[in-house]
Amino acid sequence: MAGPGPRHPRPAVILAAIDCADEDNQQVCSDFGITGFPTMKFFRAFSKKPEDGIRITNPSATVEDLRHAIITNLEQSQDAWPPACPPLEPASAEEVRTFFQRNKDQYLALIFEKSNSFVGREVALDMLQYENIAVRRVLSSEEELVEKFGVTSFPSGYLLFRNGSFSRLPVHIEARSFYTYYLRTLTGITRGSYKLNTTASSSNETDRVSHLLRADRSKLYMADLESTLHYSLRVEAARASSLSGAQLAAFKCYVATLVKYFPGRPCVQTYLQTLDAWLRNWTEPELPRTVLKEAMKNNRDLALPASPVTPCPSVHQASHPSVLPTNVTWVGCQGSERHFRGYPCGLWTIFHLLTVQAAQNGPDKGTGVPGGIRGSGRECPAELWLGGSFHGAQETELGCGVAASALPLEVLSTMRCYVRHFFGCQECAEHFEAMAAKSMDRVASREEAILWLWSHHNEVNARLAGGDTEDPKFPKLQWPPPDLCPQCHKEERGVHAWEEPAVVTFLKAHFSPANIYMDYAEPDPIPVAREGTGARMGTEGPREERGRGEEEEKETEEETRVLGRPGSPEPRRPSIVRLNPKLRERGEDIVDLDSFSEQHFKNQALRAAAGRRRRISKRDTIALARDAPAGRERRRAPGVLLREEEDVGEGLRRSPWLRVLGLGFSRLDISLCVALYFLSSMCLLGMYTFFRLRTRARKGRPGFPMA
Ligand SMILES: Cc1cc2nc3c(=O)[nH]c(=O)nc-3n(C[C@H](O)[C@H](O)[C@H](O)COP(=O)(O)OP(=O)(O)OC[C@H]3O[C@@H](n4cnc5c(N)ncnc54)[C@H](O)[C@@H]3O)c2cc1C
Repeated sequence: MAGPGPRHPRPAVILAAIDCADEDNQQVCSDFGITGFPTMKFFRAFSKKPEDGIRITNPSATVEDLRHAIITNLEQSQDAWPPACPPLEPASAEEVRTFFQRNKDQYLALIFEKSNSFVGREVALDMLQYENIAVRRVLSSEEELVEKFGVTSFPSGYLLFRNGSFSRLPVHIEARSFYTYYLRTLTGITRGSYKLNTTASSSNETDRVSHLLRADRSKLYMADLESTLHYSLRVEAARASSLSGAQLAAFKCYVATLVKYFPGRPCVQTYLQTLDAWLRNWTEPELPRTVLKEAMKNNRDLALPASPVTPCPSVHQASHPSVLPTNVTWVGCQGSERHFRGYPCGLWTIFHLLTVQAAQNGPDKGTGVPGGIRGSGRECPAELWLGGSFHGAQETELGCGVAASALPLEVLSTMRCYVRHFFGCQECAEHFEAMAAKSMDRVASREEAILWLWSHHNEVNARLAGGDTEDPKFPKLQWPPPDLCPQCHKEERGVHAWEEPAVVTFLKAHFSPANIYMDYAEPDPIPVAREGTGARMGTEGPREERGRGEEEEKETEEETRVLGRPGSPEPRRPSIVRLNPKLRERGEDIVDLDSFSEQHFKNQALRAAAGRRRRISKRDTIALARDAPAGRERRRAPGVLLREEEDVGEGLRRSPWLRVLGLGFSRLDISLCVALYFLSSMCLLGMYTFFRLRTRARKGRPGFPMA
């Protein structure tokens, strides 16, 4: 048995929990090599480096397994025995006999047990911080002691006193918690004070979300989608110190699929395209995290950059900055507490959206890609497969490398690879992989892919309903519920059944760009005039195929959405508002016309400098806003302004000859010209008639015959 030594009221093992899903902890989680959770690492006393950590358990371990794994590792410390840790090895008869001579403790508790039992060691650790008592385990094979104390059952506990007497621990059940409870209540047993040195603690920070954003569950929110993309690309996928092999291929595949089917705002599309092009250019077998993170930074310049690391020559010419917002705001995916919903909800939503977009716009539909953004035309997983980046048959078996003919699986395979290689919740990834392995390869069309994901998501909902991870404010349902889609439900012989064609129709409408709302989304980094709004971006498919009329109708719809619909949670505020601070506080949607036109006069001045000559009137100012750089303010102004502006704009647009003739004459100007012209003509005609009549009268007067 170890010598007496000073008593240390500090615990033998200190537990620290780090939330690796929290972006703020990304660096520390990466330093410790955490790629999924839960992960438990054990650091022996005197460990110096993150790499010294020993991974001690698997995700399915119970709390008891964890305790046992910790104790086993503690015992293996050998030379580096932690100073605060009590001896955990079994006591011998000699050690027990001399204990009170060598120690000042009032009590010695002996737990008699079999060699595979952890009870003695657990009680010893439980009592470590209590003064005046020591606990030792004695094995059933220690015959002398077993005989001396008359032990007949294992485990059983005995208490020895300084005067040499002893008694059996009077507990109801021979178990750890009963022993510990009894020993802690003995007279003279006090708990030593120990305070862990901590820096600012967030432990009393409430987990409750301070205010719930208003969201409509029949809508999708761009804030959720962009938050998910930011988190998945920059946090989750960038957790490993480097990407290589199948993991790198899965990442490339994910980005390539997003480029093809994610109906993002122009700046996000540019971001994804830039990243995709950069990744295609990356031919090294390994991609270090630091390099990737650098490449994934936003670039707000309009001129498209190559990555700071490697030039990216084949990037499409873009007129938008390359920006994926970095803030995380959950709207439709917001939970009632911080640990509910959020990212996993966003990830499901993204992949549902991608399966629907692939079915609507995929290459086998011959319609190109959404949002007018054209992808490489190559199928992602197949391309990676053919490019030899995948690890051959192994990845094919796992479903990540699908053959070129397997287009229906394009998005599902991408999702399977993403979840398998990156999704932080390891248990979720295992469940999803099991579902995919069972039936994913039977999906025969892109429409079936939509249904496969929908039905398997419902399978997950059913499994999780009523469990710990369910947000009580957002119970898990078989989705879509009847109030969202009545026609999706039917009864067959008294049993509920899905009306699948109606489900497909519903999913196509729900996961469509037209159903994406901009509420709470970060404003566009650089306001862009006509095409700079997000919600509608992806609706078109090949944009040029649409009629102008349809486009105009859509534009009005989109403007309404960007402005905020009536009853929409938070309409965008106009950026030029009255200076009255009260109104500003309340965020009223009132535009100060003076500042508004002042803003546009500035634009006009710029325009004049650019050589366009135009007479400026207040009405013209409003009309100019259509293509002025301040177009964003225009879009945010309330409907009445927009209508006036649009009417005037329409007038000019529909009468090109007016523009040719007038170069800025207003309708009033033109009308006055016509009226003056008409009046002067009438005047001339009157004068002409007058003189003509007078001449005739003179000629026709009868002469008097001369006699
Ligand atoms: C691939 C994957 C596997 C997961 N596995 C597990 C697991 O094994 N254990 C675990 O505890 N958690 C798992 N999760 C997390 C879990 O499924 C939920 O995402 C999380 O609990 C948040 O739930 P939620 O209420 O926000 O709704 P979610 O289930 O995340 O759904 C998000 C949104 O999608 C819509 N939706 C719901 N059902 C469907 C459907 N069938 N089809 C289309 N749209 C639908 C709804 O609008 C809903 O708000 C997994 C997540 C993912 C992405």
